[in-house]
Amino acid sequence: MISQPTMLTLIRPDDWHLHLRDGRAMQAVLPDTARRFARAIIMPNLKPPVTTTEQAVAYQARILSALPDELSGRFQPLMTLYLTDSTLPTEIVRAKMSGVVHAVKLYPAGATTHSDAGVTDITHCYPVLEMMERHDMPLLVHGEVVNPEVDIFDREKVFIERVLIPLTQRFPELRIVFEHITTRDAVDFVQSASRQIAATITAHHLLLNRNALLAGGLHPHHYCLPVLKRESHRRALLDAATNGSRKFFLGTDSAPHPRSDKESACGCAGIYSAHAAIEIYAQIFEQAGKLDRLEAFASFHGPDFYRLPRNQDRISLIKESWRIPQQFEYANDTLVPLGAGEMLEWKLSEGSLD
Ligand SMILES: NC(=O)N[C@@H](CC(=O)O)C(=O)O
Ligand SMILES: [Zn+2]
Ligand SMILES: [Zn+2]
Repeated sequence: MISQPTMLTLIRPDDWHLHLRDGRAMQAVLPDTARRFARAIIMPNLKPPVTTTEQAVAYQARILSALPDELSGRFQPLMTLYLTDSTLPTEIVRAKMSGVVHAVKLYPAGATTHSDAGVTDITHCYPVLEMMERHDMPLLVHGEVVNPEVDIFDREKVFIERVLIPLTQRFPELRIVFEHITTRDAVDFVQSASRQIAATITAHHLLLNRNALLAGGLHPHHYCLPVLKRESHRRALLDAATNGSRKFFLGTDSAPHPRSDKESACGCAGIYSAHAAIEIYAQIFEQAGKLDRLEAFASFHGPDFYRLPRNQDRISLIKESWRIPQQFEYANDTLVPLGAGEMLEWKLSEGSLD
């Protein structure tokens, strides 16, 4: 009989794609991430977006001052800039020199939550991309085209063909993270691309296929962008995350929205997973028989790509069933987390805080 592990200890992970929002909303969710992760790449899609180094420095200060005392000094927000049609190349130099900004984020205008200030035509950004390539500033992409004639389930695949391949050809030295990938096409593209190209994979895209969104009723809390895909794509993502390739790493895309905005005639996109992110990944890797691959995916591949040191301290998860709460308080509303009301087999050890 093979004994099941009852404790899992790994180098403290980082989250390479996170939405913290701002103000009271941020205060409500920040401890969930800071308890588990040492660092996170903070998405700049605030309203208004974080487009300058000065704004990123100020946002970082707000995040740090929102940390509760017991977590203060334990979490490092890695900031990003929101790319627009009018971003100036000189902003990249400022960003690089700040040491605070670690990447620039491309949102095609209209592709996702708070993307209306995004890029309408990537050719407008060529001078900025050239500067990023020269200064080794990574580009993070929300990889979906927005053309209304393209089916929403095909938007990632079409983005690869129309935007990403031409971009990698024009800027071969530019480091690019293809964020929250959802398709076999994206996995194949990243695998076969140069070592400058990597991807983040969310817990929800590893866990769920589109039935979770559409079968047996409409499930707004499973609605995110890029939208969940069919099972064969989920399997391709799972293979990519667990096969040891250095090109794939953890990025939760935890994206909180108040319940009233999710349960609405026009529900907004985003899934909240920070409350149990590493535990959910652990469960997924264990079910795939690949628990031994979790640490590299969660704690090594990300810093290696970003050229940052790996963390030194560790966290422990214990094998103990617990029920995910149905909801959390969230500013003046409530927040429904991924897996609300369901059991999880891995629990963060409180000792991890020592
Ligand atoms: N993933 C989502 O569905 N939503 C994100 C935006 C994004 O990452 O595309 C959000 O900010 O709510
Ligand atoms: Zn996105
Ligand atoms: Zn996101």
